[in-house]
Amino acid sequence: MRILFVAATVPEVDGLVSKFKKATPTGGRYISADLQHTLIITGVGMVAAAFAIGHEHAKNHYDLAINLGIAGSFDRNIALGEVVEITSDTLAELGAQDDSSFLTINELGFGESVFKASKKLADIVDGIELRKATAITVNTVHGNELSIKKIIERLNPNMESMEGAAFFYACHQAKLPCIQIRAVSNYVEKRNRDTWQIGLAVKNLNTFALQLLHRLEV
Ligand SMILES: O=C(O)c1cccc(C(=O)CC[C@H]2O[C@@H](n3cnc4c(=O)[nH]cnc43)[C@H](O)[C@@H]2O)c1
Repeated sequence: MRILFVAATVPEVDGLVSKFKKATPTGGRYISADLQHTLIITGVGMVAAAFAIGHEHAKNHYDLAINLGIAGSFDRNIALGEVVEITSDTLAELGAQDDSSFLTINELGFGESVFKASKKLADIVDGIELRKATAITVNTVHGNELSIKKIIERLNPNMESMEGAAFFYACHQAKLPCIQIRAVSNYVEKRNRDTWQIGLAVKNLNTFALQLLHRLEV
C-alpha cells in the first residue's frame, strides 16, 4: 500500500521525518527508505494544504492519504496530548452572515462544507484504537470567549485545525482514500499560549505515526 502522509509543518511530524529522506534539497517532500511512502509538508492553512495535495496527486498515485497534525480541542473530556481520529470535518467559515445568523454554503446553494474521512483507521491496521472526534477547520484560530460560545452553539465540534477539512476535500476530489489523525496541543479558549502542550501532542502523534508505519511494513 502506497501512503501519502500530509502535515502542515515539519515540527509536527519530526519523528516521522527522521525515518524519511528529503526528495529534493529544497521543498517539503520526503520519501520513505523503501520508496513506498511520501510525506509532504504543505504549510499552514487550507489553501496551502489543498494546493499541495492536488499538486502531489497530479504526479503520483497513492492508495491512502493520512493527515497528521496537532489541533485544539473544544472538548475538555479529551486530554491534552491525546491522539484522535477525525471522522468528520467542517469548513466552518464558508458561508454568509445574515445579520446575526450564519448561512452555510449548502444553504446558499453553492456546495458542501462538511467532509468525512473515507476510510477508518480500523480498516488499515488492527489493534490501534483511537477516540473518534468531529472537527472544524478555520482560517482564524478561535481565541475569544464570545466567538467560541457561538461556534459551539452552531456546530458543537470536538476539535479545531487549520487544514483538516481542506485535506478531506482535496482527497475526495482526487478520489484518494483518506483518514485524519490529530493530537490535542491545546484547548480552544481565550488565547493563552502558556497552557499549550505542543511538545506532548507532537510526541504522542509521532509515536502513533511510527507505530502505524511499522505495522504497515511488517
Ligand atoms: O500561535 C498560535 O496562535 C498558533 C495557532 C495555531 C497553530 C499554531 C501552531 O504552531 C501549529 C500549526 C498547526 O496547529 C494546528 N492547530 C493547533 N492548535 C490549533 C487550534 O487551537 N486551532 C486551530 N488549529 C490549531 C493547525 O492545524 C496548524 O496547522 C500556533
